[in-house]
Amino acid sequence: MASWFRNKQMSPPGAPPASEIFSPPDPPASAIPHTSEPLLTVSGVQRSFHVGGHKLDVLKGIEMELRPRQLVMLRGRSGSGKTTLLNLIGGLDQPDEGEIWFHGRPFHQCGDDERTLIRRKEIGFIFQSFALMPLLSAWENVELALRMAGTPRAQWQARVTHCLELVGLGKRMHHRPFELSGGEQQRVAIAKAIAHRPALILADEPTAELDSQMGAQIMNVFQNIIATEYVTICMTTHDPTILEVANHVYEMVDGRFVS
Ligand SMILES: Nc1ncnc2c1ncn2[C@@H]1O[C@H](COP(=O)(O)OP(=O)(O)OP(=O)(O)O)[C@@H](O)[C@H]1O
Repeated sequence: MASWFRNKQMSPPGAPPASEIFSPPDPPASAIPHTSEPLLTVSGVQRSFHVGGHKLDVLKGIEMELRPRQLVMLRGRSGSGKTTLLNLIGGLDQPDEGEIWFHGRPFHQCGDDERTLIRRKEIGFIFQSFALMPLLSAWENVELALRMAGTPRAQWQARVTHCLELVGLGKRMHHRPFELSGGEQQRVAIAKAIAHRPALILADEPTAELDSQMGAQIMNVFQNIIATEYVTICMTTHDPTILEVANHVYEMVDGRFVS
């Protein structure tokens, strides 16, 4: 995983002080109305790594936009820079150059604490390998996400049940991961990612471990949660068969978008 970031000293006009930048949204992020304003804007982003005394330029001037309730896919060959970009969008890493604005706030300027806060409150992550706690049931895995996000305990029961029903696991809530198929485990991971009502879901190759039928089912679940939970989903993929359900596909070649 990419390293943590340096705190830059850029101050765009009208930017609020850092202490105000990432206070929890009110109303909740999922209640943000469907507008044409971008949820996230990436502008002139560059990222390099130093490996064995050499500088490896991975992202070479990325421009992109995520709008509310969109399903956006990043496509490209292995090593083209998709995961590096996803890490920047999710605040796990910081660009060397360029800006990333999330909800109109300068993500690229925030310190560790602010970015941790925004990730906990407003972003959900889904990984290729599901990343579930093996000894916990589906229900307990989703509950853990709410606990970590600081959601009041009184809301857990209803929200966990709702999220698991939404992904089609109403009858398997008390199964543990090893008692579920790969597609079902990925549904638990989706329920976990949406539980705290994030505005943005980032998914790195969410269908890579699944056969094509299960992959298609996961894309149906994504479309369903965009419609009902008002989230934006940005995902990476190698799979050409699922591209048609995207609102927009960014094709990455050698650290640049070609479409
Ligand atoms: N922290 C790091 N340090 C050094 N090199 C890195 C680091 N992170 C990524 N890279 C390099 O950057 C390049 C792009 O990697 P990245 O994981 O973003 O590609 P990708 O398009 O997601 O590939 P894949 O589809 O295989 O996951 C690769 O050459 C990788 O080795």
